[in-house]
Amino acid sequence: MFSSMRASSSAASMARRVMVSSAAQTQSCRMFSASTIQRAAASSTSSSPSPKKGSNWLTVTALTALAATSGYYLFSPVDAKPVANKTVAPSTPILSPLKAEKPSVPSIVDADKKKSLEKTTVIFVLGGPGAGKGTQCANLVRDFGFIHLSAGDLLRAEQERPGSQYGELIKTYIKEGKIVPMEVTIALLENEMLASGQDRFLIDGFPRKMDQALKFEEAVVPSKFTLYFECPEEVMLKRLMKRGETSGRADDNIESITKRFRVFTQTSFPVIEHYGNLGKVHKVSCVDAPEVVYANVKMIFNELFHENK
Ligand SMILES: Nc1ncnc2c1ncn2[C@@H]1O[C@H](COP(=O)(O)OP(=O)(O)O)[C@@H](O)[C@H]1O
Ligand SMILES: O=c1ccn([C@@H]2O[C@H](COP(=O)(O)OP(=O)(O)O)[C@@H](O)[C@H]2O)c(=O)[nH]1
Repeated sequence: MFSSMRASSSAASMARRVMVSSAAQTQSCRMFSASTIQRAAASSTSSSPSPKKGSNWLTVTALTALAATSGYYLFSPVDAKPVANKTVAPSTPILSPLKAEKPSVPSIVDADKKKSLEKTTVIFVLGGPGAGKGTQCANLVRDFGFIHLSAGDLLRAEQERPGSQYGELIKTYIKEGKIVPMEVTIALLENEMLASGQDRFLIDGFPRKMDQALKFEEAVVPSKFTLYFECPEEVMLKRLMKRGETSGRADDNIESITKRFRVFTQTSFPVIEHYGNLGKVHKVSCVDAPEVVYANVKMIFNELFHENK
């Protein structure tokens, strides 16, 4: 069941989110490893026959599955052979690195990666578009020393990165309010976690879909709990329209917002329900002023982390 906290008054002044997460600025590199792709295939083809480990078929299936979800082919078009409106995978498909020009994240094997994230605390910060997730994360960074990783910020940074193979794909998905294929988002998040060398993360705006939640917890690290910011649509709409006056975001307009609300209700809310059923959700109402909301958030964190800030 959700646990909720009651409002208490606080006069703490509230800083608007001005901080761009270190994550979004960091230039790091990662290739999708064959195992990542195989895991992706395994998860996206659950009704298919069980894959044989290490088979080339699996890699090709993974690429095809990813391409089918995204509408894009992620392997080099030079290597691909278009046949009657389909693309046949090359025998050795190559995924484009997310950040080709500056490989600052060492390529390490999955076991080492898992080990290095073993003691990591991950808190998912979820809520509808414009609920105030980023605003409250900035407070938690200041008071509790978390690293704030906004999945949306990371995707927008990747979209802008010159030479990104995923730029156009991300742009289309964001404008349409759709959820970018999880392999891209998980790779970006994992890169930033490893590159930061830190062990406390607020993952804001992710997971937005059940398969993302399961995959992240299996492949990266289980979450400690979910902080859920509850907010009625009409309040979020007002905030987003206001934010749209200055944000420059391609999705802060009424058409995209309407689509994002639908995706949140139909696809993302079930993730919150899932964690709620596991007793892993702290729900906070986001309707009041930012400092009132934060007073409630802070109570939760003080209790859980035994720190009185
Ligand atoms: N409690 C609040 N009351 C009024 N406005 C808020 C509140 N929290 C955030 N905002 C404003 O609403 C907009 C959306 O907040 P933001 O933190 O960007 O939301 P999200 O990260 O959930 O999309 C921003 O312009 C922000 O300044
Ligand atoms: O894990 C994620 C997070 C974000 N997005 C995309 O990025 C957009 C903006 O997300 P963000 O969290 O930045 O903004 P919010 O909608 O919460 O204000 C979403 O609508 C999605 O299109 C995504 O595909 N996967």
